[in-house]
Amino acid sequence: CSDEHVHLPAKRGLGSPSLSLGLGWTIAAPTRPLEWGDLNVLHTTDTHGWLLGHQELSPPEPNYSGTFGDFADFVQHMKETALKKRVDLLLLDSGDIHDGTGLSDGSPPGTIDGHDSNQFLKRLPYDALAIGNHELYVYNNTFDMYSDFALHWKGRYLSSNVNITVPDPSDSSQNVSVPVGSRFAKFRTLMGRRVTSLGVLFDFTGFVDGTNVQPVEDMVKEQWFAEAIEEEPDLFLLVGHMPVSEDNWPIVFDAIRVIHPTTPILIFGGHAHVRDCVQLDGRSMALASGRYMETVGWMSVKFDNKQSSGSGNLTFSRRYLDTNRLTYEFHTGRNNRTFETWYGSSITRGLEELAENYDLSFEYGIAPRDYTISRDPYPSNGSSLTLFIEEAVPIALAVNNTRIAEGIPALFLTNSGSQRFDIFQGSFTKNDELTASPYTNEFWFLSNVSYGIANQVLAVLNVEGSDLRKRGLERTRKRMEEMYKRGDVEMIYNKWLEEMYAREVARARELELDRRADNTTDIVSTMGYVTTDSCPGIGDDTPHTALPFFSTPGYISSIDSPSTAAPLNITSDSTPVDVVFVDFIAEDVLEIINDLEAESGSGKVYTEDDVGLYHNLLSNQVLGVFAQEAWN
Ligand SMILES: O=c1ccn([C@@H]2O[C@H](COP(=O)(O)O)[C@@H](O)[C@H]2O)c(=O)[nH]1
Repeated sequence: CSDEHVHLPAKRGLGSPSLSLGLGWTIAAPTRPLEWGDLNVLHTTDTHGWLLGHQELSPPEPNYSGTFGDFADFVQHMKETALKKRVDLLLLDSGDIHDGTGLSDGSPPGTIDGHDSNQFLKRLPYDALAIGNHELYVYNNTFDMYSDFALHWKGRYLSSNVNITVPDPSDSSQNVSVPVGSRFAKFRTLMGRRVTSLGVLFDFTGFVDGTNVQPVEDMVKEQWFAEAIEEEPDLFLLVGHMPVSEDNWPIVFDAIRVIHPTTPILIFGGHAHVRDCVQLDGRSMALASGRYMETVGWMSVKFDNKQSSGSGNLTFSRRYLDTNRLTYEFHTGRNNRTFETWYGSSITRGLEELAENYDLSFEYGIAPRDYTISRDPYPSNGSSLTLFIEEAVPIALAVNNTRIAEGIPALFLTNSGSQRFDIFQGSFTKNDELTASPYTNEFWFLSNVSYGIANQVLAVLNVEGSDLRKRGLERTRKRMEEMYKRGDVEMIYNKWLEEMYAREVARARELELDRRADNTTDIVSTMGYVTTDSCPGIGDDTPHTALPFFSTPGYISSIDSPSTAAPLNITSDSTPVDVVFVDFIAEDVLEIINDLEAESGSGKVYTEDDVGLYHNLLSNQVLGVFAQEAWN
């Protein structure tokens, strides 16, 4: 069993190591052993480059402070345990390994993002992996998955409904569309179980030219699909980048169930960044294992008759593990001295070297405080969304900007989903810049938009105001659907956080009443995720108190901001302004401005030709330039 030490998450090659333990911070250890079955699975998803662990001291970051090297050692030790128990232990990943930290996004210009960090995933014994939407935003990244990553996995990198167009090897003057990885895989586990595995991506429509995602509904009608599932295995293993609730897993599940009514089906999803579990029937379980290497998912199943041939309910268990050394040591029965091996530490060292090569600890300035996406209200001094759109964008885009120099007022707009992680007090490094804002979006603009029109765009985007709501509902519903298909799941993650916080507040009220009645003191636990899902029993491996949550709008603007660095100088609704937005939301902004112009009777119609490049800074460079200007 684990000893009671804590592991200080020093900024490993990513920033200042001068953090001390004297802040009353601690990690809580799990208290319940895992329930092993005949077949067991460790699951990662949406890792987004978080391979050196979460290294900040502000709660709940220490919960997730284990490195990918620590995880590798954990997997290794767990595999040994499985062998001793003569049971199977599989390791799976559900995709989105790009976009999220300096390790995945900080490679030098001209190189391929994620290529180097992917090499570390290759060092783990994954049994199957699936492609995510973040592998499909940049063609060169997808090509790298096809030509390098997929090859390593020898048929186990799954892209059942995702293709890439490449030169035809037999005739280079022609192109062919081929799966990025494999459509399916059939293999035997160490204990001899026959597995048929698929890797399905949700109906993503935001894929880059040269790649393609087939809707799930069409995929299950394909001849190859029918042939792949025809023969009955001992279990179906569906690994995919698709939420396990309210998405299309039932389509795949039902297509299999028609042919195989009782064969066990294990589903491992992702994309929504939440911890979630659903059972579609008594012989299946679907698990989603969070995001950013904060969670490792665990599922186990006991088969009837030691094989799959029965028809009653199977015994499943699931658990969401916090990714820290205490968790890993607890479940492997090791301690600080016996846990780490050469295997894991060489992976961690390699990642640290990569961070050094990319100069990820380069310091832009010193952040004066923590800024969070949802633990502070928006707008507020502690909101990273306020910081980004009201301070950082106006200040960074004012650098070498003739339009600002000429005094042309500008309104800045972005989607709040463009901000992916909190900013912490202290050294603000290149890695921090890329974790907070990893996307390489350009800033585009429309000039000479009258302020009266520009001023309404944000409200329409966010569907605020009863008038707008009435006339815009249908359009908004369509846009939300469209946004979901383009990958937007912030609302699911935020709803999850919101509900867990609401439960926490209700629980605290009850506790307070009990405490007053009994004169007892509360049990204080560390902050973290508190999951309620629809599977039996408690899912979280370590009990926590839920994090504070404040809801945020889907879109944010510098509009009417008292702290905006570029004062608006607006005298009336007819004052012409520049409307500046990230290219990711360009279509929506253009459509809304045209609708508003039409409603105002101005006769103005904007086309794509009216859209210009506002500045040569990309969205992932804004915070660095800002920090150099404001935090030095
Ligand atoms: O260029 C981009 C690409 C994506 N986004 C945001 O990311 C989500 C999708 O990320 P998941 O991890 O798959 O949820 C998308 O909806 C946007 O919010 C972006 O802002 N810019």
